[in-house]
Amino acid sequence: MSTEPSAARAETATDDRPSVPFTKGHGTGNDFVLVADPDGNAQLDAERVARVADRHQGVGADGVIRAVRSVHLPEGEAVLAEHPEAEWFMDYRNGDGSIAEMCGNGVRVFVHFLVEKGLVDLAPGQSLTIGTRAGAKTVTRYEGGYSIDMGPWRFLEPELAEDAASDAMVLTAGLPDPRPALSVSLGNPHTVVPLQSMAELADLDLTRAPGVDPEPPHGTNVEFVAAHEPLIHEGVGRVRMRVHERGVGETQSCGTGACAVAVAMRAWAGPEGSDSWLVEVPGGVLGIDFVRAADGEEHVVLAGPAELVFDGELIA
Ligand SMILES: N[C@@H](CCC[C@H](N)C(=O)O)C(=O)O
Repeated sequence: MSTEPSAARAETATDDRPSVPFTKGHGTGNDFVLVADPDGNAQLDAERVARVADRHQGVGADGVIRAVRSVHLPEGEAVLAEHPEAEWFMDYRNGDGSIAEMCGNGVRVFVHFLVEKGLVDLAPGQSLTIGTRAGAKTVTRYEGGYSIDMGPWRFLEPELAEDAASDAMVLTAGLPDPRPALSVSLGNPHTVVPLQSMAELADLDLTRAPGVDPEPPHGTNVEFVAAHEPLIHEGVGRVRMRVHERGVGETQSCGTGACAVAVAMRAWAGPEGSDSWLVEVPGGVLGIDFVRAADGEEHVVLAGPAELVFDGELIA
């Protein structure tokens, strides 16, 4: 019989994988663990990501971002074929370890990380193109933040959304009745639900994923939005949102979600809608603009801050 105390015999979470330096950062409270992996050697699989992102037994984060040269992964090679300048790729995973196509706050924090770690030179006013699973994105640095050309948006169900009304119902989240919603893709899926008041927004229960019917095939991020009065002030639309993110839960902010909210609110507002929006999230404010791009299509531009808060080393 073993004489070791049972606590000493208990399985620990450590393994023999090499330790990995990391940086913690956030964009309007949407927080990430960032790892520089220029040559594509880091072992950051779904299980390790979920462990690192755990807020009780890990570092804690909404997502984990690996900064890898595009040549080292097939999705990066696909981006390089059309954008040879996209040297760096944002390999993004949600806190549960699942892969997401895109993360708007993540892109800003990722580029800030590349700049601060000396991996790229980017002065205010200059732009950098990076690779993501939703294609190449061009990011411009300004004093106090970064703006991202997110490219064109689209309705997830164009036929259903033709009259810009709704294409789904959202249930639960503490709401007394099912609410109509509109689903929008920014590379990743979003379902936007308009609410009647700021009080209704504040009272939501987002401790569990809201039910969406019909559920988009790969799941969805759900944004609840309430309008300021008046909605448009000096040409700018002003709303407040809360979000339940796919693969995470409620977060303090979601950049692609804020873009989806601007798309839906402008559609619902009709001719009175604006091409400029300020979206308040629990962790700050994001700016969204619709612009006609050189390719002749309408693009969404997301702007906001990015901060790095500490460095550490993953030992498990
Ligand atoms: N917070 C991000 C979005 C992250 C991905 C999302 N959870 C998904 O699964 O699509 C943002 O700022 O856009």
